[in-house]
Amino acid sequence: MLIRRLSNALLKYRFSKEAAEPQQVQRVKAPFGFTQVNCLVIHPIFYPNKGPELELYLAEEAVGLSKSLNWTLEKGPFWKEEYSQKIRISQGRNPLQVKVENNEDELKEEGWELSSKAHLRNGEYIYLPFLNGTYDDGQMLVDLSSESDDDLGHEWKNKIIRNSIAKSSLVKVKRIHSSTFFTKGKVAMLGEHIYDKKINAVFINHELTPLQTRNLEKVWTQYAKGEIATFRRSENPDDSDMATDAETDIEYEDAYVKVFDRFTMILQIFAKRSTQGVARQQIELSFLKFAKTKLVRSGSAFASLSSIFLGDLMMAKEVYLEVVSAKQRRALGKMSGSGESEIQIQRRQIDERIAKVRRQIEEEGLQRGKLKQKKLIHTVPRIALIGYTNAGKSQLLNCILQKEVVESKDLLFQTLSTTSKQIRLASGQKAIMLDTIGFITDLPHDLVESFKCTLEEVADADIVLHIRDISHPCSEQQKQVVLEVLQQLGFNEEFYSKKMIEVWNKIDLMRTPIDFKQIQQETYPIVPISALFNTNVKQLLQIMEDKSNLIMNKRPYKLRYNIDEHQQRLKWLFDNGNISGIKNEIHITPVKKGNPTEIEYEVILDEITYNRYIATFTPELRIKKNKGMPPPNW
Ligand SMILES: Nc1nc2c(ncn2[C@@H]2O[C@H](COP(=O)(O)OP(=O)(O)OP(=O)(O)O)[C@@H](O)[C@H]2O)c(=O)[nH]1
Ligand SMILES: [Mg+2]
Repeated sequence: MLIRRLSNALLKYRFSKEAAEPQQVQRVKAPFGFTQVNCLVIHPIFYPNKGPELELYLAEEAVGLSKSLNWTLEKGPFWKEEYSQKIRISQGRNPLQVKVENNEDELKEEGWELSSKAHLRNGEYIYLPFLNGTYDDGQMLVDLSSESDDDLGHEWKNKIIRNSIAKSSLVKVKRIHSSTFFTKGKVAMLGEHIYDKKINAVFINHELTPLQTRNLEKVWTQYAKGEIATFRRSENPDDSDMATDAETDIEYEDAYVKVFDRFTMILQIFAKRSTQGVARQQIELSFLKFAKTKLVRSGSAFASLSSIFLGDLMMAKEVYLEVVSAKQRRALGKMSGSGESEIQIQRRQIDERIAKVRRQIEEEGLQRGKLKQKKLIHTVPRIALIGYTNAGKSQLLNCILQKEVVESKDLLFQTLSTTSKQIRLASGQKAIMLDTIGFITDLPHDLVESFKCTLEEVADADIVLHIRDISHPCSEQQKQVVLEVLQQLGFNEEFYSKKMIEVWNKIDLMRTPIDFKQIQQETYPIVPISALFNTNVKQLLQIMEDKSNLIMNKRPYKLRYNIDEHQQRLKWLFDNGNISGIKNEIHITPVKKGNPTEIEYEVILDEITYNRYIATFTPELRIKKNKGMPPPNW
């Protein structure tokens, strides 16, 4: 059963790429004449740097950002043969084995390959979904001479590949060149690599000025088209197999290299992945503002702006359609203002759109304000999950709910808008849990705004769970990033010490034991868990409950009533969601024979719920309390 599910999941993964592409968006011819983005990641290292280990992890994170757009990753300029060797060996040692009971022909139709020496056991075949190689007595035999690491980009889960791509992408930068970021020699070296590997997107993990971006795009596009003949190529014009490629599968005239910096990359992820609500509008706003600066500063505005939205590079829904729709508008006869130049039309369109989005955001802000007023008086605790991207927030929510309600994936920025779900704490008390967008190092300033509104809900939460991937080597740095962003958003120390519970997630991956001394030192609770294996999650629910009871002023009440009303009252208490613990059930023996048995319960309630409970079941008690006076609105 498990195997079958696994194989189905793998099948799904394999074919999900085609299915995931939105159909309705008009496609523009993409660079190199195909829609696939072949991305080169470059992580520049400056002097003094942050230390080799941290720099490498930042590079891995950069690789992760490209991966979260489902781009194909290309080896960096400093790729070494030993990396390829390691990858092949690692694949050989850990072959991806899937045993399936499905119909063989069906599987073949779906593109699965039956290995030539498939191991036969109880009529089951072993299929090799991604790897080249054969099985012999259950052992994977890998042909070490073959180039099996071509498709690196899709093997994101393999840590060795991830790490190798990151290592090959580290580029030392002694000083930043004002117009091209890199020095002439580096630009040429990378240009050569771009030509060799047919790269059409370069992500430089740093902020670039619009001028630097434009110049790099220009010069690397020339390299990609083969217009700049490099030393090596002009020396050996015949022995390069690139020449055949040029004639066959690549239209070099169409070659276009797009350069992304950290800002545009994160913006691109946000634009592509966030689909709803204010978060999407905020992102659209950042996007439009950015598009406008491009437009103003660039002389050849239309070309450079449209290049941002090229085909798959920018499936940014309305943003995409609105901005590139100048020609469509003309076609529809909606062109106005004679004498308006292309750039003026673009600018006006962007301005109009900015005004519209701003209005929508304001309106929603007002709505939220009203809702907030309502939320101020609430009896169900609100718990927000925050933390660095990929820390396991969504996984924890799924684990508590015991089903997959939010997607949890090994991708950066998987969750982009706040989701709230109802959960039950340790005693059965209801609570609302909010899953939020992940944090990241050097979040571009403009995007902090988008964050602000998505995280507004955090400010209203009674408890904030800071989920940390404690197994991550840069866990401490990630924590600092979270704290800094919180500070930028206006959350102070008091907020931290009053509402915070720190959750050390992924303890199953820890190589060193947990430092319990550190746990005891802090002023807020620290709870080590594994959301994947459901370790210690129950205890976490208890700690959340204790803290929320304290914050929400809940206290124990003794309720005594006839046993025949038991079901009705208990149901009410559960339905109203605010009961936190029923203790000490005592059956009181009848005083006289024939009397109904009474029952006494200890429940922990907030005052509002207690008053409602009294009003529902014993209204006479309330009248007594008011001493027979009519209510104020009589
Ligand atoms: N080994 C291990 N993996 C975990 C654990 N918790 C989460 N993961 C994995 O970590 C990856 C990221 O988990 P998510 O829940 O998507 O992380 P997130 O914090 O919601 O990430 P964003 O939505 O991108 O901010 C997934 O592949 C999870 O399966 C854990 O306790 N142990
Ligand atoms: Mg998530």
